Amino acid sequence: MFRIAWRPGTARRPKSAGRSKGGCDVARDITQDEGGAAAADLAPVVVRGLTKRFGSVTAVDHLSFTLEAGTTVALLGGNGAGKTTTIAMLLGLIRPSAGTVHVFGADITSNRYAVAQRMNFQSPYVDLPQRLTVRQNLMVYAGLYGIANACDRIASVAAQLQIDALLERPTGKLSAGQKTRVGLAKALLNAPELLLLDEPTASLDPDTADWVRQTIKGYASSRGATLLIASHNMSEVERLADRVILLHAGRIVEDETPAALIAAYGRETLEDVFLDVVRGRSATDASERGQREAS
Ligand SMILES: Nc1ncnc2c1ncn2[C@@H]1O[C@H](COP(=O)(O)OP(=O)(O)OP(=O)(O)O)[C@@H](O)[C@H]1O
Repeated sequence: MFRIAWRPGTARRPKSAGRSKGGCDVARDITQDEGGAAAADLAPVVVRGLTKRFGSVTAVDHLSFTLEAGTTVALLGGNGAGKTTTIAMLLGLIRPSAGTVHVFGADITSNRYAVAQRMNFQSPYVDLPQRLTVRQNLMVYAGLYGIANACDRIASVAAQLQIDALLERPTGKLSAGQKTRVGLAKALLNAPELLLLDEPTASLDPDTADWVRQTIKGYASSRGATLLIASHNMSEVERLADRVILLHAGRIVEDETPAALIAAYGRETLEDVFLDVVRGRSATDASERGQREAS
């Protein structure tokens, strides 16, 4: 993990946006995305040969995968496997050493601004300005995204993430779990078609984490959004993900549905599969070992 800062890029106001009225903009339905029609039949994310080297460390090593529209994919791996580096390259925050990332058909390295408003992300490693209140932070991001009806939209995501009571508090004074929910509110502000989540339930108590998972799932299905979720929580992944990409030392070692992985490794849970992978056992080794243990 490492700290990253992100700006969506253009604060360009769409032609369809309304005028300012008493500090709040007139409503515009931001789910009616403009500019997406031509790229509608393209997969939201196409990654080919993606590699990132930091000096002698190869953090990400020739990754190739595609995220199909409307799917939720989990990016798993042990500490230092390359998850955050991969997400940062998908967002166009760091330049790949080699390979390409196309998001809605745009090369993210050279043309991020073309698609920045159709995507968003949340990460516990990205701090919002600490002295601004939650509302001020959300207003800043609403401006960066060119959201016309900022006040209404903030009210809507605040209700969705149950952070209404936090809106006037300085962001730096919130608890870790409260910051996680505020970060998620920021991530949903522009109703993104592509949402990248780095440990979305980090620091949350089990009850709140469960509720946040439901919120994420509900958002994905109602918006038809494509999600990539990096997580260490295997039950979360089993619950949310249609597909799992498992990284080990920067490389993809598995790319399958959770059920297929559990079957291939002869295990009962994804957590057991995860342990096999980080301990360097192949599906065959793990399955044979499982059979020996059972007999
Ligand atoms: N800016 C950097 N400079 C040097 N090395 C880096 C940098 N960022 C990441 N790395 C290294 O790249 C590798 C992958 O790191 P990354 O943060 O992507 O892993 P991760 O899978 O997100 O890990 P975790 O689960 O611990 O968050 C690690 O070996 C890390 O030390």
